Amino acid sequence: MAVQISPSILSADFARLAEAAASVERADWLHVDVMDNHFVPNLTLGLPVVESLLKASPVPIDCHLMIENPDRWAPAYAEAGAQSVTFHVEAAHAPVRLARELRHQGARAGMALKPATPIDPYEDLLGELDMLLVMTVEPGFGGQKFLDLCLPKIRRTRELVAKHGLEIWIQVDGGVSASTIERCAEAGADVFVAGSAVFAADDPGAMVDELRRLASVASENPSWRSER
Ligand SMILES: O=C(CO)[C@@H](O)[C@H](O)COP(=O)(O)O
Repeated sequence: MAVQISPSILSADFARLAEAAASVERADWLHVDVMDNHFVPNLTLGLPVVESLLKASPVPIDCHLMIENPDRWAPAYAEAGAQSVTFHVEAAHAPVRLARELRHQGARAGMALKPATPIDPYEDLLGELDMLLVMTVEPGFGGQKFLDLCLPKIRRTRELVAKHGLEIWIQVDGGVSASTIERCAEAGADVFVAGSAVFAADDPGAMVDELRRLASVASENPSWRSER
């Protein structure tokens, strides 16, 4: 599992998004949080800003859609060129059809789970996905405390992915920092979203490097078990 870092622009200065993207050019992705003030109690940005970021960002865009009715809205992000588009299973009406549509448009298809949503009921969907996002805070705001209670779900997700012999990435998002990333990596996560830890750092690029180093070392001591 190669470790990947995806800084969340939710914690960046929204008047300087292009500069924020440039400051993390050694990251693997730029994580863009789209919130509609319905699925979550916060409003951020939408397709026009993502289209501009796609031109400005030195790294591919990882769109996390915290919106109602992603079946209706998510494909447009893929069509615009977002390289990864993640919808919430709690909001999707037809997740299989939606994942197929995202892939058809050329994007990686991601599915997100809120902290209280289990993974097991969705085992049959795994083959339709490129990434599972395990939220480690309630979606809506940056700067929240990491929820350790989500670690067993990361482990379980990794076990299910291994059981089916799939190549799905497991992303974690929320409260990920230099003091929590190792726990996530040991549990089986391989894509790490970090907002405040990166953009509140004096040197965001150096923090990306440090998070990658910590996660890479920790991922060599997995706490999940293969069922195969
Ligand atoms: O999706 C979300 C919040 O809903 C995240 O992307 C956060 O924005 C991450 O911020 P930190 O917890 O790392 O500050």
